[in-house]
Amino acid sequence: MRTIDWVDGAVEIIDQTALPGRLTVLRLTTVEQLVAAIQRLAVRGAPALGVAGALGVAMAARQSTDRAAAVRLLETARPTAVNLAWGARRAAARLPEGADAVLAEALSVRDEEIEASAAMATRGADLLAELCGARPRLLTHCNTGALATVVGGTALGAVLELHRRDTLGTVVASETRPLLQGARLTAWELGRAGVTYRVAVDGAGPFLMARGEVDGVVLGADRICANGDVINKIGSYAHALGAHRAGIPFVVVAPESTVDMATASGADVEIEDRGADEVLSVHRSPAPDSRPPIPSAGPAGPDARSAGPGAESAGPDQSAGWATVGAVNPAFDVTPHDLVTAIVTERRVIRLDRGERV
Ligand SMILES: CSC[C@@H](O)[C@@H](O)C(=O)COP(=O)(O)O
Repeated sequence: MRTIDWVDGAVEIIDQTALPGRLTVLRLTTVEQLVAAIQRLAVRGAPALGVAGALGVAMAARQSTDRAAAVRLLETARPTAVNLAWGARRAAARLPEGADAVLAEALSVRDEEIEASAAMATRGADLLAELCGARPRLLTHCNTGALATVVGGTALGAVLELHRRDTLGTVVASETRPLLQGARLTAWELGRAGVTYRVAVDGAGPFLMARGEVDGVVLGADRICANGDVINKIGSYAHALGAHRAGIPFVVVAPESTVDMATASGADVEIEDRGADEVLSVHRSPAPDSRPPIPSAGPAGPDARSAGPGAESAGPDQSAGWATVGAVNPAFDVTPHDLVTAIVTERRVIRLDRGERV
């Protein structure tokens, strides 16, 4: 099953807000529907966003709509993962040739993404085996599996390849507050693959490393800058600091489409801020099939207020005063290049620890 695909003239996605409770496919027939799905993270993860951007332009090319406006909407739906604008622009470059050419380009983006995932799994697994020893105990953050790509995955693809080789130790899936991509999505993927894993709160990662329970950190990227700085899900930087202190490898697996040579360093990247609500609540997972996905940002399931006035008894009718509670919610952070051991793409391994350049 593909996370995102072109099916009979529309874009179909697995609705990631409904997981792990329900596996639901959404059929999106307009650019506006696709943009809304991107913004509420029904489809997410940098490579999948690249495919979404390209397929969205293919959809616009076939409809009587303002195509330039549609491309702009798609490019800017989320600001941080470079793949989204990259995919939209790549398909948009074929607009003068007509809708069939645009669709062909978008399908190439999808197919190249599938091939890239397979190549990254092999290269990534080889490198992890070399750097982290036999049967490595790995920590990963956010979700970088099939759900973040089309099939396969980036960092999690490499972890799953080690599992297929029967050379994987164990996996710690870092929870990934506030939207729980690790606890909800990575755990779901690892469980389906039969991998032994443990979920840990984000703050536990560096301590588990210090305690000698992790042989290496492997995660993905939303953008890799020209100087090697890595932009990824908030919490990645803390894991990089922990890995550095513990003296274990910090490996980034991402496709070439995530490498952004036009951006000099992490300081130049717009970091998406997703607002206070996601931070000021704690998500409770729904029972399987218990309720339909909610249309707002973030995972489906009842949220409980966790801070501020009335939190101890909060419910929908207890919300007075919440407007005064502050929160800051950067969705991504910057791991400086000197904390990165290596970057693995479908074409190369860049050993930043040995002074190699992106
Ligand atoms: C292979 S996906 C790499 C990154 O896109 C992933 O780690 C991540 O940060 C995703 O963030 P998200 O906000 O869920 O789209």
